[in-house]
Amino acid sequence: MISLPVTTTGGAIQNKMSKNSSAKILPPREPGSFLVGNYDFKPTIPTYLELWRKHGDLITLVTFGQTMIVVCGHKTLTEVLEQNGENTYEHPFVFGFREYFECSGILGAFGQVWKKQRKFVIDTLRKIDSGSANQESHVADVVEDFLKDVELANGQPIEMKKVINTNHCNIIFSLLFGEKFEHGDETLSRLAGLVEEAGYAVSDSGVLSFFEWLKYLPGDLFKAKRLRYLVDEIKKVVKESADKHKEKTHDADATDFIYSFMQEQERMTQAGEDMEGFTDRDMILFGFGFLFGGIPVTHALAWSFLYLVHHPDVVSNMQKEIDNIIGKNRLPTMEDRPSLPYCQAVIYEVLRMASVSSGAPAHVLSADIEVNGYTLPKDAWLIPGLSTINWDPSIHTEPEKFNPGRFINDEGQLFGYEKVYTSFFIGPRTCLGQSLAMIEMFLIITSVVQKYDIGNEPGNPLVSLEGIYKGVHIPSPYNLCLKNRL
Ligand code: HEM
Repeated sequence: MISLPVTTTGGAIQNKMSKNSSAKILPPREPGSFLVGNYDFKPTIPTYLELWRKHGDLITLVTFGQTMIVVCGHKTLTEVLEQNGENTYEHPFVFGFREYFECSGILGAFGQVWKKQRKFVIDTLRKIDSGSANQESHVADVVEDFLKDVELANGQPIEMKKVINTNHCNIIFSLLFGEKFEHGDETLSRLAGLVEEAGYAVSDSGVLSFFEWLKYLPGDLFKAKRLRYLVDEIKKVVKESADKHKEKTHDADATDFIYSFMQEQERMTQAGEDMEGFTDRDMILFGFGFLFGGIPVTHALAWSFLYLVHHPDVVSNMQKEIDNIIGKNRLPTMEDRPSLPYCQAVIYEVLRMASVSSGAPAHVLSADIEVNGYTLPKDAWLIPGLSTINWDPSIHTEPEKFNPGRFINDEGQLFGYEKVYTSFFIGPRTCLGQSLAMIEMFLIITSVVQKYDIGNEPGNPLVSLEGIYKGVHIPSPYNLCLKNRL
């Protein structure tokens, strides 16, 4: 989930109702203004909760003629996105996906191209995880760089988002190309900055998905030109690396994504298959889609450290658990994960509270579907209210309280966390980076907490936990002082 070109703020595509539309009952309608309908709808956690309380699981919004159905609650979201997945997996075919994602790179792909690319990613991830250079090993290499960054700051204020973004970008790069950038590489920090800014610019340019002509206005109020520049620069870095990668002699057992992509191209050519979705152009868009798709985990990590500095008691519980199970002489690994239930509970609690994917992109209905006695009509957009699951008081008592203990039972075991995974979406379009995100969060957070006490920057008040919405839900920037405790 991601801040994609379809934000949930409005639309210009006509809702084509089929012939017997008079018989259809739409879900309750949230009143909007005469001219723009519900254009002022913002996909924030409080907005979803308010609409949900007022109208129930399904709510109709209409903006500039486009019907949009907000879907809330675990049961109804599952019914719409999973049980009816074949009719609800597509994104609307709007400007941003065509212009910047060029209808490829999984995230921005449609129809058969998406199906083929998604299958390729799933198969490749399986291949990567069955070898020694598995996802964990890519993350673990970069965790060392992360710790180096913290060490270099020597207890002085450190800009957390920058460290997180740069190292995350290196993990993605490493999975794509089989090797990471050296610590401190300038291309890497530039690339991380471009990706971060592109994420924000996509959110700012959401309105272009409905009124494409706005891009011709003088100036750059809707960030179309800036986004064009950022996207082109990111693709340039990916292309340069892919070109170098093609020249390289690969080990027989190499499993990185770009090499696997090249192997798939070769297989398709030999089999005389249609190369749609697997051309050299798609290879670049694929790298771009991965860099872009991974953005939510940078925000989830930024939320994690912000929650930790707000809750020193939680940090000290985590340190006790880590000291007991791992000690101080080696870094945590994924094998330690089952023995660290409290640390895991903290990660689930951050994912739940922060609900990063609160503004997950709209989907579009490819056929009428019947849900809860209503008809959700073909061509209507679906606005997935994923955060309503995380904030549902019938699932999580006192959802507004940060309480990792809610996921630990009387025997000290982890429980009741499963529904938090819906933050990674539900149904056929579920996040392809879910396992990577969980590895990244676990290894980075536990390695930092094992070694450092987490303090606020002296002289500054703690940054609020309210956050801001830029397509995804993100914390405001903040600095921390991390003091070595070993
Ligand atoms: C906390 C971290 C993350 C969250 C909450 C998250 C959430 C999501 C959500 C909600 C979607 C569905 C978007 C849609 O409807 O189109 C999605 C898709 C996707 N995510 Fe993630 N994501 C996370 C991390 C990552 C990471 C680390 C990657 C690594 C590359 C990644 C790659 C992708 C890709 C490629 C898709 C597109 C899947 C498709 O279109 O079939 N995500 N993610």
